[in-house]
Amino acid sequence: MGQKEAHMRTVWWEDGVVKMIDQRLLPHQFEIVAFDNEHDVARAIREMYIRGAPAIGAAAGFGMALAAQRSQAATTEDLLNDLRTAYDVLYASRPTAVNLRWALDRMMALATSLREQPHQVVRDALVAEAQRIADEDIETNQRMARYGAELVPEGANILHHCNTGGLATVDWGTALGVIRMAHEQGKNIHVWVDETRPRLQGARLTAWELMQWGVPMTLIADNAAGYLMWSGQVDLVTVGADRIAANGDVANKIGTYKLAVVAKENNIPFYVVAPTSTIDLQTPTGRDIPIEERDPREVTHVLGQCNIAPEGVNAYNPAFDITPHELVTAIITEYGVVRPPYEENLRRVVEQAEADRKARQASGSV
Ligand SMILES: CSC[C@@H](O)[C@@H](O)C(=O)COP(=O)(O)O
Repeated sequence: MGQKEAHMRTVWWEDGVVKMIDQRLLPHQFEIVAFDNEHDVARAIREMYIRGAPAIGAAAGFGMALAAQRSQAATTEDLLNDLRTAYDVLYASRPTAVNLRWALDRMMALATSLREQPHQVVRDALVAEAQRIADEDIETNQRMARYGAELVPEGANILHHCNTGGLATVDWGTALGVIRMAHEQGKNIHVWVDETRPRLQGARLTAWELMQWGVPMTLIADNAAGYLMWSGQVDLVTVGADRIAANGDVANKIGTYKLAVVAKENNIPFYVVAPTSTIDLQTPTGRDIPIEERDPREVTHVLGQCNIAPEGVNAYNPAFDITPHELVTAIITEYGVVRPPYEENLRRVVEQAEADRKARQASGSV
């Protein structure tokens, strides 16, 4: 079985195609797939070859770059029309992770700002922008990790849900990135890894990554988490996010809400680690976040293979839930640790991120 080399990315651009690790096959098979058009990238996101909010965003950026590269348009106006179509195709791939829309908007805004330029200039600029989104993701994760690691006490037992590692991002990770940083800083930590039914991102991906990084860990059934918190075996909970509403409500992998309730009941800090690209100021509360509903077969069949339920059973499979902001101790971003009142403090970090990006653009470093 292959390994994700130390500096290998989850998704990248190579010789005019997008390459990614096929996460459906991990941990038993390690395969790289390549796509040369935006339709296949949209399918890869929908079918979860690639998953995790920041990784989905980066893949969508590359999907737009592919669309720009493939377009037969002879004018910039026609190219913009092709890009609008590609935007819609990619946008429809998965509904909850807002990093998808964030990356698509960023690509489209750049293309529109260059509408007076020759079409070849726009094509090249989009490839460069997609690459920048990917590069920045790693830097962002490492900044979050440094802030987050300060909140991890020596000897901590950390409960983690889903996969938020290098595989859920371009590299390094969000919540798991904090854990990795704390471990690399020499802290003696241990991670309880939720298996994360039904797609088993914890058992398949998080366990695989932590073992490669040498972080002490123990895999548990999701249902064991409450008992571990009640019996004093958890010092903090860290999770990622797929979308954070303007009021601080958090959409994350199904099961996150239950963890937050039990953490509160047991006075355990509950930290969400997410970049500012996951904060959606256009969505007022968690009730306004679209929750993806996936194939019930993911519940009735383990990894699409072994049927564990009676034939014909009715099943329901929401992929995410909402954790109300009152249950969140803090949100760790690349601009520091955000605490309540979230409405005001989240706006501040998003505005700061936007101002920094514009300053980089103006100074020509973008
Ligand atoms: C950086 S990861 C944050 C979230 O994207 C992660 O916890 C998660 O819910 C991923 O869901 P997935 O359905 O695997 O894409």
